Amino acid sequence: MEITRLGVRVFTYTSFIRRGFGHSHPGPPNEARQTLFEIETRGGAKGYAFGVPADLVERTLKPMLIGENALYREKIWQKLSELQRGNGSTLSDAHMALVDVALWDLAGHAVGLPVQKLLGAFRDKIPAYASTMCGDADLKGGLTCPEAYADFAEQCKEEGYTAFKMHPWMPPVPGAPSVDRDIEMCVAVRKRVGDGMHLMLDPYHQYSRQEAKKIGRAIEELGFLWMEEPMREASVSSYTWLCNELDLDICGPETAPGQIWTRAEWVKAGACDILRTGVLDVGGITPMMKTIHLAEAHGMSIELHQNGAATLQALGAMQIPGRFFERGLLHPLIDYTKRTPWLATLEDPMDKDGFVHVPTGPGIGWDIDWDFIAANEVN
Ligand SMILES: O=C(NO)[C@@H](O)[C@H](O)[C@@H](O)C(=O)[O-]
Ligand SMILES: [Mg+2]
Repeated sequence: MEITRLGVRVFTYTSFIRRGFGHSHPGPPNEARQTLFEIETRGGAKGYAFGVPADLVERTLKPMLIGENALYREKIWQKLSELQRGNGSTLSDAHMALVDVALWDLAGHAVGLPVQKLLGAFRDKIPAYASTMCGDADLKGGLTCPEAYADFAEQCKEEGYTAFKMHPWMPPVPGAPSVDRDIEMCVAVRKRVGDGMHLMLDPYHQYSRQEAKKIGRAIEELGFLWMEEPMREASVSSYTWLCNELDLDICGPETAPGQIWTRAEWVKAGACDILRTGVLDVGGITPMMKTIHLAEAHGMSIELHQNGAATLQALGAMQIPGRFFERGLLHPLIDYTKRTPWLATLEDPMDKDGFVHVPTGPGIGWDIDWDFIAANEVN
């Protein structure tokens, strides 16, 4: 299974999302670009991933990967991990992750099995939670006030979601951040959906210890399941302090650099009650499984960051400690089902009971729309 070719195809699509200050927001239709990364072996086996920058393939990945055995994912992950030292700005955790995802996809296609089965399957469906986009300033029909969040939570409950996670208002929205407004939103949502829906909060990420504690105490009383990233995740001692101050579970780290090693330090420091990991955050499925097993060995829950078929494959290969699939990001004005036009079928359809099913196709399980890619390919 010697890797003989790496390819990347760049194509355009219409996006209805804009990125600002690290968060996704509804935006006017705009032309966006996506890439399809391909790894091919001498025997013709192929694996894919979306989002690898074209120049990275030429500059870094070809010298690294050509000639390697595509089945040696652990060796390749170790090699890329070593290469990151001194190249972090050009070989990000996400870039590493996409190489690993393509290698898992290739392995699955080679044997005609979904990655879940290669990892060792446990379950075929996972409860989803609705993960909202951040709040809006004055967007008509948007998440502009606590009642708007309550309306959206009610809508999601009617769609079958059993859990709802809020990203409230973040700068530069006027008046954000606001501890009191965040709490007002949580009160309004709990009042609207009642006690039958799990609620979680993922607020402004630079609150002080006291601000985070004030919010934590308030949502403890509202029976929230966890709070995520209320302070800078570089301050591990602040998270240890917060975990000791609250009964509410603190879930993290999400964005802190350092992949599996940072997560081991957070567990050791008692800086989280629920560990957090993610395919793009820790460099791929290969290292993500290491964090899942770390949590399991400590009797801890772990929640996987972000949506996507690769995340679903890993969730299908674990019982505890991962409870939910983060379906989103959602917004009242965004049709979530239209966000990946390069896939012929949605990668994470949810059933009426709020479960998302692990894709059963080979590899990651994408149903790639080759005609769409060909019709929108650019040089
Ligand atoms: O916090 C998160 N998920 O829990 C992130 O997904 C953020 O929402 C961020 O990426 C975003 O808003 O796009
Ligand atoms: Mg988060």
